[in-house]
Amino acid sequence: MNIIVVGGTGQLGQCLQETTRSKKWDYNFVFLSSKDLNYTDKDQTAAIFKTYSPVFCINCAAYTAVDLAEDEQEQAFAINQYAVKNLAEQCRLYDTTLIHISTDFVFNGDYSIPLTEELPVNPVNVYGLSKLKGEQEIQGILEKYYTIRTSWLYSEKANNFVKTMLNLSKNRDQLNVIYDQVGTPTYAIDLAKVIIKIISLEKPVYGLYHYSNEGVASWYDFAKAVFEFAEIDMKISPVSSAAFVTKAKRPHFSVLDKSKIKKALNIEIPYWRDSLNTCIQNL
Ligand SMILES: NC(=O)C1=CN([C@@H]2O[C@H](COP(=O)(O)OP(=O)(O)OC[C@H]3O[C@@H](n4cnc5c(N)ncnc54)[C@H](OP(=O)(O)O)[C@@H]3O)[C@@H](O)[C@H]2O)C=CC1
Ligand SMILES: Cc1cn([C@H]2C[C@H](O)[C@@H](COP(=O)(O)OP(=O)(O)O[C@H]3O[C@@H](C)C(=O)[C@@H](O)[C@H]3O)O2)c(=O)[nH]c1=O
Repeated sequence: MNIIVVGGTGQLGQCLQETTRSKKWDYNFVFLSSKDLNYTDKDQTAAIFKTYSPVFCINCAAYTAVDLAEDEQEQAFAINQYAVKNLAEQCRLYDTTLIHISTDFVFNGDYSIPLTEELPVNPVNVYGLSKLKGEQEIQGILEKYYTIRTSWLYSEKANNFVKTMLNLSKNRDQLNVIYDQVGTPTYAIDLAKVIIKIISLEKPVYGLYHYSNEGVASWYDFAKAVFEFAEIDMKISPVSSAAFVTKAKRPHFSVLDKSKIKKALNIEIPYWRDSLNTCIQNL
């Protein structure tokens, strides 16, 4: 029984590799880099499904460069929408369950209560819109799918906000960080464990879910905690989104409500500061 992991060498893909390594599985995990499978290519995608006839396809691949996406719209949609459609079509053909990852950036940030799966979406940037289109392709093609919206992923692997902060601190003695964008950081290892929980379920609970760590933070709070746990003396100044201009607009509020996934999987979710501390101690 094969499980293919598309984007298997990205941040979440590497965290899944680490999480699955410690145990013997009835499944054979196949971690595919973008060189093994460029899933924008229909023929390549079909060939991979023909080779493995997977029981699960875990899609950790995406176009994730939020600012660059504003200039590279075609590429963002090719990867986050049309390639996802390719995957979903192959999943339907092979009766494969698709586990797909989406983002808090499908919301516009205008709500001020934790966001449930039922709330209307309205992305404010190209990345968010392309990810939303990907979600909708899946919903239109498949019944056996899990789409997990998550937020502010970080880990010991690849590039992320935690690593950016630590790298910047090597050459700077002061950083400006936005305080008026509020969400929840998510340790990618915690998300990988949730994906493992899903593939281990005896009875499937398909559908759309929200998952992040527990609690609420601004990027400023997140940065402060990074330096606190890393024991680095760094001056961080809180700035508004208006003062820290980026190419892509980002939602002011994207705290996800996790009630549905907690109930469906019967899980407790770690508090974001506890997981961040674990990650920093591992770096
Ligand atoms: N990072 C974050 O903060 C958040 C991420 N998400 C979502 O979580 C998921 C995982 O993100 P994360 O691990 O951080 O992302 P990364 O950017 O670390 O990894 C993305 C992976 O996708 C691969 N990829 C890109 N294009 C293709 C392609 N055409 N064919 C095959 N593989 C491709 C990349 O391969 P290569 O490097 O070789 O190009 C890379 O390995 C994504 O769906 C993302 O949208 C959701 C919320 C927050
Ligand atoms: C580097 C830096 C960023 N920021 C701000 C900009 C931005 O609003 C916020 C985060 O910046 P980044 O570019 O690191 O992260 P960003 O790419 O916006 O992160 C997003 O990635 C995509 C893939 C998602 O799906 C989202 O959930 C979210 O994690 O921090 C500062 O305020 N100061 C800084 O020095």
